[in-house]
Amino acid sequence: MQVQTLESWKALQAHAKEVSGQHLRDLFASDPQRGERLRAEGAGWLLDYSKQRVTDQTLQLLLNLAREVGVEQRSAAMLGGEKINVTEGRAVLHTALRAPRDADIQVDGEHVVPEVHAVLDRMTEFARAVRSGEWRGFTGERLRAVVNIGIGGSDLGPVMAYEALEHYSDRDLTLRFVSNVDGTDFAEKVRDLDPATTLVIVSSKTFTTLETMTNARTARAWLLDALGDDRAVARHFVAVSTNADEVQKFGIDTANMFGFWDWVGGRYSLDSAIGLSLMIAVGPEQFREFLGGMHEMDCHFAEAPLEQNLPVLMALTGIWNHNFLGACSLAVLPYSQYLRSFPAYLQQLDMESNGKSVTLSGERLSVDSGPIVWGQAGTNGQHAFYQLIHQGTRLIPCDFIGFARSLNPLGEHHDLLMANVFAQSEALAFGKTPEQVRQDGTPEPLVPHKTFEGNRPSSTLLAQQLTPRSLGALIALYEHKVFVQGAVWGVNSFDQWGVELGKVLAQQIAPELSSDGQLSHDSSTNALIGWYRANRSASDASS
Ligand SMILES: O=P(O)(O)OC[C@H]1O[C@H](O)[C@H](O)[C@@H](O)[C@@H]1O
Repeated sequence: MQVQTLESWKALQAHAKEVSGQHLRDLFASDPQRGERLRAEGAGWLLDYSKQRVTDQTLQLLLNLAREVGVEQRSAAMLGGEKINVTEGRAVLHTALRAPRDADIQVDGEHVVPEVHAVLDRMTEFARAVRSGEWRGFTGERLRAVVNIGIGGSDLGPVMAYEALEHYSDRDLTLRFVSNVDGTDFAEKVRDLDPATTLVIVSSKTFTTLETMTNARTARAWLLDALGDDRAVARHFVAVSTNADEVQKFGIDTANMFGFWDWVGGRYSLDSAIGLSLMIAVGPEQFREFLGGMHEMDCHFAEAPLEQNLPVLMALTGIWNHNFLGACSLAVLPYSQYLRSFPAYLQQLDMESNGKSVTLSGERLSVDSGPIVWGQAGTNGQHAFYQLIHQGTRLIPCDFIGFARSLNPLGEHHDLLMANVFAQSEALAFGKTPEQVRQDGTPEPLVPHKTFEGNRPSSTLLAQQLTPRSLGALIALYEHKVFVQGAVWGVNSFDQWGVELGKVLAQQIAPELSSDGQLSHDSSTNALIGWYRANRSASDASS
């Protein structure tokens, strides 16, 4: 079933034509309460969507669409453990990872919550032992550094959340995240670390990912080189994975493995044992607060009426922007230095989930699906790419994220930071008319250059402070937003076949680089490999 055949979709298309000339200036002028009306709250977050280009009728039609595609039934199916990841025959239950101990969630008749809490309890015990110094390295020294080796979902979440919650972390511990197969990543991240005081967490759902296994082998060699005894591995290496066989083959005792399950997607796994590095950094209590924030947002998503439901409102205003106003990207702009990696984390969450062009039943999708997600922490982005958002030819919807209170209150800094959040969304929405520009005494030839069209949509998300709880709720908010959009487009948001082909080809090409055998690729690929073969061993690195 294609979404564009639905009555509610057709009604939105007709409506989009009717309102195409309307400007946010007029919407605000005709409704003085708009800024107070078009907002919703949930799990400690306030969403202001009044600067989206929607009228009450637009919202009504979007809600009709959500109802017609059965968003509520689809979310009940997900939360209830149905195998909604149909192409892999899996349930999608990241919400079970933050469910309270007494929650009853089953997959194939198995209660999953007790298993979740059993792993959380083991993680807690281990994190406490590392933090207290009870767990020591092979030479008896206390561990001072934790290196998480992983990539994609086994890296982006832990890095982002560690940076976000650095304020709450144990400053005596050094955390490093190695992901890239480029040897530079490992070399630079460990150059000032002592193997005798370093814990390595190998994080990989499959435990077969090329980058992670390559880095893990290099890390083991680095450790053994220094400590000279295979028994050191047991004190310095732990694994986080769903694949016990591969963990054992690698040489990590499964007693030092923290498991999770196939119903946790990689990009939804930060709240599983993949969050072990975060738990060690901030401590088990704060980690549970983080899970508590996620759960609070899950409850809001499951229970709040659609018209007050944050993930639903964000998803639907996004659908309006992408499918009816022609926007193809979304800028996510956290005004918090601690959240500097949040846009990168969201790129995987959103683009790997909804970067799809076939429907659940395998038909070619006939409307646009997931947007290009990008962004940077404010205010820095203002001095780099905001020009294009304000005056470029493309429509770029923005999500602004800010907090009432800073964790580092220093003079005026926080007021200045937040003034910029409010100023940017105001400027984007209302712009500056040629008349206003002339009133400033601008010479006529410069008037078009200094005119801001405005009418550029944005949402603003505000919370009291960046805490483990508010971060958890923010992540769950975006997870559910992505889910709702996927449900509207009718795609499977939980597989990622598109990542496979390049991986398979790389495995074929790797041995060809160091041989001189016949190549059978296309002429471009053959020539590129030929160039590399000719140059890879050149003795003068600068030539
Ligand atoms: O955790 P791993 O099994 O090592 O997978 C790491 C990453 O691999 C691939 O890139 C997948 O597309 C990602 O979804 C996944 O997060």
